[in-house]
Amino acid sequence: MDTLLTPTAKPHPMPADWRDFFTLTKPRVMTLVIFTGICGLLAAPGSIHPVLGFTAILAIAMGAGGSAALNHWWEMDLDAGMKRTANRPLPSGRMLPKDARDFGIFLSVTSVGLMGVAIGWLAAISLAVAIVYYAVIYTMWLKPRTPQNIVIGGGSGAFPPFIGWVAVTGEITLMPVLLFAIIFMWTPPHFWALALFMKSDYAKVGIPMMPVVAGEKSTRTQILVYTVLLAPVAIAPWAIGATSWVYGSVAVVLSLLFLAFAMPVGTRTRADEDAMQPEKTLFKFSIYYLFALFAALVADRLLENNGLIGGGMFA
Ligand code: HEM
Ligand SMILES: CC(C)=CCC/C(C)=C/CC/C(C)=C/COP(=O)(O)OP(=O)(O)O
Repeated sequence: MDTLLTPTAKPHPMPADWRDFFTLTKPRVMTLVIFTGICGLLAAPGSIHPVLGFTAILAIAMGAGGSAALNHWWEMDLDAGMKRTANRPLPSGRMLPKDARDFGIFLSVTSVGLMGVAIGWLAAISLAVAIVYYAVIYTMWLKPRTPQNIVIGGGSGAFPPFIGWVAVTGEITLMPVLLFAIIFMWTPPHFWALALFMKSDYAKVGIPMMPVVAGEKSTRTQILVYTVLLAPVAIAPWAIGATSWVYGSVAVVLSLLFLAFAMPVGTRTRADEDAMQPEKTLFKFSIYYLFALFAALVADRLLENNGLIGGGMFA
């Protein structure tokens, strides 16, 4: 806080408090990031001491929060130009940019150190890659340059269940890669649904999001394509015998529902921004979908562990 009083700093009428630092970590988005991380950890074969399990999740949360803070720092000027983001701690002037940057670096570095020392260096390296992927590759490099930003950049958010799994097993096998692939394929329909009804915001600040650059029709078609591609990936853990029919049937039902919600979005050519109910519904559903799918994975594991259902590959 004292930095606000240095002679070079501009006066700030509303100094940052802990709530602003918390906001930097994008807590609402991070609930799902942390949830999928916990699910990766709980669904993995073998066990981890609860204290170590908690530490691994704490490290994932710190890393995700730290990279989100760096995203706030880097995008301060962009955020100032969009209605959705203009009141964030930096564009609103409640926080000094360097405080956000230092907070982001501190959380990121500490998270990797904690993961390495407490859990293992494979999980720590994976976490470091996820942080660099979000803060540098996606935020600084891809996002301002290409409409494929979130297709490639989606890899950053796909890491948490992978890291959770690797924290338990200490090795990279097919299942954590599949969990990564599920979120990777899920990200385009998740984000482009929102980008359609936020198109004018992105256009205003010159971010080349798909609906701005390729147009609505192409974005809608691509939402459908990724939703169709997501289905076999989501069902794959059951198809390869790594889970039982419990996860399998939930995955099939959720995939059909996702398709049902994507269909009205994918098949219309364009709509005014104030008539985007199907897009808003799809965006909301995408979030419930991922919560439910990963919850089913854990439920499946717990049922198998307790001998209530016949085993998958790792039972
Ligand atoms: C490059 C990939 C992604 C992009 C560009 C993206 C973009 C967004 C944006 C712009 C919002 C609106 C947030 C706001 O207004 O503050 C949002 C909401 C959300 N995203 Fe994503 N997202 C991505 C990946 C993910 C991932 C990987 C997850 C979790 C696994 C996730 C979970 C959520 C959740 C839970 C919300 C709702 C937050 C709320 O309730 O306000 N997103 N996303
Ligand atoms: C463990 C670890 C490091 C996880 C990565 C965290 C993560 C969920 C990355 C996904 C990217 C994300 C939340 C993008 C939001 O888009 P944006 O940043 O473009 O959104 P904005 O316009 O709201 O700033």
